[in-house]
Amino acid sequence: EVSITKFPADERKIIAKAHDKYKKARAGIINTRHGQIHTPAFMPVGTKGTVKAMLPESVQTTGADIILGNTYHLMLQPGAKRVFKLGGLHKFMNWSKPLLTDSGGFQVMSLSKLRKITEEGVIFNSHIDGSKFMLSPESSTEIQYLLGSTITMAFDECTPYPSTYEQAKSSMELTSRWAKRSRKAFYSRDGYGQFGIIQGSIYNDLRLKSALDLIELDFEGYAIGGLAVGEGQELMFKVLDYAPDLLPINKPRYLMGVGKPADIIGAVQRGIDMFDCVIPTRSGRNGQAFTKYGVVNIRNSKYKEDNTPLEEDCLCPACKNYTKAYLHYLVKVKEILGAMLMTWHNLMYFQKLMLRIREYIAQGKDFDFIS
Ligand SMILES: CNc1nc2cc(C(N)=O)ccc2[nH]1
Ligand SMILES: [Zn+2]
Repeated sequence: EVSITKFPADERKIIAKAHDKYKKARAGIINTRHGQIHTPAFMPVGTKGTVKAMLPESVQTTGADIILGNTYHLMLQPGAKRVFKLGGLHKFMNWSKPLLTDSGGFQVMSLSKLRKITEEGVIFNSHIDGSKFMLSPESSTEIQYLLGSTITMAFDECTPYPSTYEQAKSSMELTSRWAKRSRKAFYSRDGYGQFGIIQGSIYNDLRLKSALDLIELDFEGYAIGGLAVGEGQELMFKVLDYAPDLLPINKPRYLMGVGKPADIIGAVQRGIDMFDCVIPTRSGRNGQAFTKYGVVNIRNSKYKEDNTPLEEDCLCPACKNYTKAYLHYLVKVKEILGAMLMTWHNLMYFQKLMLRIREYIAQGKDFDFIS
């Protein structure tokens, strides 16, 4: 049973005391076969069975309870059947905590070549060697089973932005039909779960219809898809002002692909529990460090003789043992250690942000200023 257990009633009263802008924010625990997930939670992205430039034990020290794996990449290489034969993704990558795998739908549309969307599923050629594959609700669900993921995502179509009402309507209806087939193909086991993904773009009646269709399938959790696809923060928040409320209050709500600290804070205030984003890892490798002083572009020449840490009170190895001058140098000369240290710091920063948000919610305190 993947369930979200709320704080005891009396603590919930504290949350109720928080300023009404925060009354939708909630902190809880998702119980799974591979351990607990403290929410609101940030999931580092481990696309090809690794959080890039990090050892799994290092990811664990940052405080992450769960990481994300990408079905599209893993099905192409090394292949789901091979990972299954080798004991599953947990064993393969030496990560024993919860794993969420996406359905592959989003990435097949953004990465593969020559794709054809049919009622059956998506036929595409691998971006690696051009070989032909099909992703469908059934094959995506089976692949995620073979990977051994703790939380399986339903196979959906991420409606592009902008879309007309008609385009969004037919895309959402396809996602609903695919959700039904994904749910039927899911092999449910104690402590494992499958999340449905609602679509409907920026149209509230379509979002409502999508939610109703998926609630009927009684998923263990629900994701809000079709956002962070170029609509901008204002429009995303406009959808989030109502969409989370369409979903069951006692089940996890996951906002896919989000986001920067300010996006996460705004989404938590609107009732979101789970996040995934490549920003801390990808931008870290690219020389951007998130700090309480704002984003530091470490490649900037002003750091070349800066003998101070990124953040004096951060406990990550980059801040404890090194200076901005050294990080500046490593990133400039493209040393692998530069990617490692910048990634480690950013993941620590994002997990600290989530920890502070969880604490503020539990104490019924406003948490607007954190970023
Ligand atoms: C980075 N933005 C983003 N939006 C997403 C939407 C989906 C979706 N399935 O609608 C999946 C991954 C996503 N990543
Ligand atoms: Zn640090």
